[in-house]
Amino acid sequence: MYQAIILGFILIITLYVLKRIREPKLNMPPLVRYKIPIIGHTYSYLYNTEEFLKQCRKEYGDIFCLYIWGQVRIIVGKEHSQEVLSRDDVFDFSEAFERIFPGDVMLKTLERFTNASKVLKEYVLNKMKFYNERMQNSLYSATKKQIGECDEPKVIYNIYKLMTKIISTPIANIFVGEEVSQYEEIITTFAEFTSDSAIFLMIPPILDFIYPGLQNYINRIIIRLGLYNPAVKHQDILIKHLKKQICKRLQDKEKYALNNMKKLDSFIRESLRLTGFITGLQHAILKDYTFSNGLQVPENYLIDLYFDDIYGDESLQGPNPKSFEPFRHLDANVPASKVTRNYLAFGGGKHACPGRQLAINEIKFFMHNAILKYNFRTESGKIEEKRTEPGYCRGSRTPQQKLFSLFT
Ligand code: HEM
Repeated sequence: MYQAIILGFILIITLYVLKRIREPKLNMPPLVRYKIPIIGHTYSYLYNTEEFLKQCRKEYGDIFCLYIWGQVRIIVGKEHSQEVLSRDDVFDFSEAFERIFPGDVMLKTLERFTNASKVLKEYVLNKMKFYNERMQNSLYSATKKQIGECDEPKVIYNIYKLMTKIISTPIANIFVGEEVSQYEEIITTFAEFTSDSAIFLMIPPILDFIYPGLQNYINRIIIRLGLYNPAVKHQDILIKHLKKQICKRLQDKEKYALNNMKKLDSFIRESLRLTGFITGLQHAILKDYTFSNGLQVPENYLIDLYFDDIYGDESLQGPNPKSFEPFRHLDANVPASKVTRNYLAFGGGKHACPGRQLAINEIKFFMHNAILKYNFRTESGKIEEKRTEPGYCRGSRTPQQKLFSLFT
């Protein structure tokens, strides 16, 4: 027993020393001081994100390093965020995502789905006008089914579950066709796959304290050994229903002049701007890089964009940058799907989200139906206080912002 403990201890120390040896000798951004070894800034980053980062920004400038989950992470503010988004030869979002989400082992046949954007553009986005009417009808009937007529006031206890079912209906309709999406188990698959898989994003990477990436390694082993793979049951259901139907031709006809819903568009853009994430859009660094201010970041590190720095800046956002102002974007005439340097909901540069038009259209259709048909309010009738939610890289979010973040 003692031998095992001593061996384990030696292993941890060896890994820790090896990790320190591998640390590069570049002109790195300043590392924020910390008191507790190994834990570093993890606690402050998780539980006091907003204040902590504000303080770091003030003391250390636009780019600084934090020690989180056993590794140095680089935080980039408003002055250099665009550099990260525009240099896809250096900074890679998918690579960073793969390091925390074992999608390739979950869906073995998919390997690395490198041409997702091209497939999406060719088969969905270029044919949006064929889908709009279907999307509208499908959302209308799903809303009716899930919320009902509401002749009497009705309390919705689990808005997340309900919304997931509603928004999954038109997505299933578009991706697998009218007929297949009629099956309840298909809708459930579309609704539940994301939340089932999200478990891998929710588990705090505690093992990374021992060695960076160890948590992901163990997660992948769990899937490979068949102990837990959330994709399997959904895959079986899809294959069962899709065999004959997947290549159906789609109707055309446009029903709503989506582009004319300018106020709704501004409201959605404002909601996506203020989802409450303080940092995000993590990118992996593919090779050593020197920022325009001379600071250098090494290959293999992770970089996070400091959203709060961008969204809290008056010169970028206009007056009262942190307050939710639904018509903030009306005069600027920038639609919710438009990527600009002061709005990062869909990323930026070459890899900006190719599904953004589809996503915004779906939100618009849903909001249009819901606002016309229902009178929403909180159970108490009051607007709830902003709550602080500890999480990976989350800050606090208001309830209406949470509703919109369901679509993200
Ligand atoms: C409100 C909903 C959505 C939000 C907020 C969102 C956000 C994002 C963000 C931030 C990125 C990373 C961009 C970057 O690296 O700069 C991204 C990438 C991507 N998104 Fe979305 N997305 C949404 C909906 C969708 C939908 C509905 C689809 C597909 C139908 C989609 C498909 C993709 C793909 C394929 C990429 C990878 C692009 C690449 O690497 O070149 N997204 N999305």
